[in-house]
Amino acid sequence: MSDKVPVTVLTGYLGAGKTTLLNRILSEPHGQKFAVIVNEFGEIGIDNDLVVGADEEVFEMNNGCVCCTVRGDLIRVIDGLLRRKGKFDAILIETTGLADPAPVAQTFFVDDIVSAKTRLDAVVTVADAKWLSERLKDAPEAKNQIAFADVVLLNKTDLVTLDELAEVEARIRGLNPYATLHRTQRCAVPLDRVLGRGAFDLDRILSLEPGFLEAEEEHACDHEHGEGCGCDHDHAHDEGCGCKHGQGHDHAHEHGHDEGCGCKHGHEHAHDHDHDHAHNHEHGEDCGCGCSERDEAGRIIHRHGGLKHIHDEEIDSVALELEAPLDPEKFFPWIQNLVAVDGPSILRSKGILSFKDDPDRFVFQGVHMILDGTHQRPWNDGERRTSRLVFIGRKLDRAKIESGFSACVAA
Ligand SMILES: Nc1nc2c(ncn2[C@@H]2O[C@H](COP(=O)(O)OP(=O)(O)OP(=O)(O)O)[C@@H](O)[C@H]2O)c(=O)[nH]1
Repeated sequence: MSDKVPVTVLTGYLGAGKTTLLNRILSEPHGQKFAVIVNEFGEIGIDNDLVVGADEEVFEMNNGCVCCTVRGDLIRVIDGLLRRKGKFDAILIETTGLADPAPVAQTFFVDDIVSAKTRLDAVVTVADAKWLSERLKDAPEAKNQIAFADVVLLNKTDLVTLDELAEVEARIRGLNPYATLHRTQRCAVPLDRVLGRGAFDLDRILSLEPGFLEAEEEHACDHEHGEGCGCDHDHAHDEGCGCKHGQGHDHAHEHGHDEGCGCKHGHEHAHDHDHDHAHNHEHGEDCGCGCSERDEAGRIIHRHGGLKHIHDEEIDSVALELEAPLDPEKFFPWIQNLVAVDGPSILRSKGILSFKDDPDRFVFQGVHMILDGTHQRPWNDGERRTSRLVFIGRKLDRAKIESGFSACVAA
């Protein structure tokens, strides 16, 4: 056991403070070397650029949700890391705010190579004291993240009253009485409360998810893809999968499967051997995986490989990039107005911005209508100076956001 590499999964809903915690872990003088895997929702990676740490290697996985479409990628990244064992002491995985931690955790038990060399130390869930109660009403992922936690950081205590804090803590306790809970601001917590916990409790998880240890069956790839997938792996494709979405095969595909499935539903249509879906559904339709059971809100309950799993299929993202420098006098009033008006549907916004005549990269962050921003560091010589902005939410008006952002270009 002891020579297995410990893995800590950092989860929590959009904007709760996962990157803040990751940066805190990386910045403290712990004497350890971490390999960091960051998975985010949205077409362009922002989080990767927000992770501090000179020495750490950060592996970015932006092609889908780590709990679903990119789990095969996760296995591949970890496998690659393990081959270079000795260069790091532990692995940290930051999941997207929309990930269900169960399939991520399951990877450390059911994948042979990964389970032989790593051990899941703890699932650490960051909870946003201000917004969690709301999200528990409408976001199935938020609930699972709490239920699955070994450690909960009830973060952003500065944004709520003591009564509100007590209420949200009671909700967390209602969902998970077992996790250790710490109230935090900016995720300030002694590191030994989140690392080296040996806290992941398989028995408890099996009582929550009886199918947790069930590996998925060999798939027969019975979708209608005519051509071969081109990989030389001996999975049970009687005809090759031909899909562009290699993330679901649980094999080290070398072929050019580098884009996610393109849909932003994150639903569970690609669990390893379970990718017998057509992947060509329109947004809003079900994923064609054959799962038809629905919860009380009408969402599809996916059951693959023993795990039950629900995703909020209405969540979408808009990613924008502009080459021309921005005018701060235009950008800030625009964004403030946008989140004031559309804040309830914009769950999360973040970006790295290039302002005219400003030598620094500006990092912009929003959670609903709460905005934050800092000068991060000077733009490096030769670095591409563009402004990237991502919005994640429900029923986003892409055209309106796009034209508003374009109008922020400096004269
Ligand atoms: N007021 C307040 N803001 C916080 C606290 N912790 C984090 N934030 C801010 O909340 C915003 C989101 O923090 P992140 O750490 O990026 O959240 P995240 O969970 O990584 O976000 P996603 O990866 O997009 O889901 C940032 O603007 C942070 O500075 C806190 O304790 N109090």
